[in-house]
Amino acid sequence: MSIQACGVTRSFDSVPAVSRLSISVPSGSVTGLVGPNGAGKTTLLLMLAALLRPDSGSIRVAGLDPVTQPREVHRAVGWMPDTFGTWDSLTCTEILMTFAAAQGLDSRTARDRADQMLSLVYLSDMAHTPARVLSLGQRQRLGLARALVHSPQVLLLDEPASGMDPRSRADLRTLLRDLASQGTTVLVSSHILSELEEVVDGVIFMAHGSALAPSSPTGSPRGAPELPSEPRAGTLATGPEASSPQAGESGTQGSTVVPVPLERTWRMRALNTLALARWAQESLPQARTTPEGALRLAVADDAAAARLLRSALEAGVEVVSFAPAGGGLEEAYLSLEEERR
Ligand SMILES: Nc1ncnc2c1ncn2[C@@H]1O[C@H](COP(=O)(O)OP(=O)(O)OP(=O)(O)O)[C@@H](O)[C@H]1O
Repeated sequence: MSIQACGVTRSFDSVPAVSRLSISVPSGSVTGLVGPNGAGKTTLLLMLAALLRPDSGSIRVAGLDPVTQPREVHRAVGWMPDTFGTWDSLTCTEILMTFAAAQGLDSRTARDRADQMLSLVYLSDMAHTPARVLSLGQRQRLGLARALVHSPQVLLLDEPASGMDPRSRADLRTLLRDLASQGTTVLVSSHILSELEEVVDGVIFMAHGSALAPSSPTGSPRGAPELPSEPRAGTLATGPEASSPQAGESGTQGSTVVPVPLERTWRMRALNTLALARWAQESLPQARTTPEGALRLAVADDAAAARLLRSALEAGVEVVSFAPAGGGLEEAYLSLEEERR
């Protein structure tokens, strides 16, 4: 596990921001951190990044203790805050080189990394522009470049897409998947659930300073069938040592919450809705039919989708579309909120 927190608590004066939180996040994955305003997400990320001390509990990030090894944690972690404060008179290159030098990179390597990172976030043409000129979205992209300049093992992102345009958001999603496939552990807090859904392997829900988990895989519509599938590479699961509490329960020192695997929801439409319904009844007795006569299915991975499509076609169903539906994460979040009221 790349990130582990056990019974972590942090209060501000008498207000608890994070309360006896226990989570475990595996290496080489993208995990979403989701919860309402004030749930404690930023406070948790700051503690993981060794920028805020917990009052109690223990944390390990890439095997390091942020309390006793803050310097080492800063080198292992890339941190992107929701608003990136920079030195406005410095140019983008100078800012990145300054951070790279602070991470121990020599000046030549720092210059190379600065150039690479600016290219990665499409800011090369602003390399020599002072930061004060940057727009909000460009500033966010520079913040991402800053977080990555020292090739961290763990990347912590707090609302990274806010302020970014659609193209930059799509680039960010691709980048996060690439980093995870190269072994980087990514923990990303976001309120933009539709976009988060497209990039994460699993999700940790937070409320009132604790981690919690819904009782079913995230994105799985209620009553949807458990479809046969091969385990997807990188798919997260609840380990035997780590129990996921049911909806409404808080994570406590005794129960470590792991990311809930994200099951993509797919929507199938056919020329003949009756034929589609008949096939679903025979092959997928619990499938949910939408009011328009389409089917909404929990599909674990592309291979499962291909199997379903083949099965439908072989049964003579004239499928006109079969694609990820989205909205499952938001549905899970809202139902979790509903249950907690
Ligand atoms: N420096 C601080 N001083 C006092 N209270 C704080 C401080 N930082 C956070 N808090 C409080 O701690 C709680 C958790 O805040 P936090 O910013 O971690 O939540 P969040 O989940 O990140 O919220 P959001 O989604 O709105 O960003 C809130 O009640 C907040 O008011």
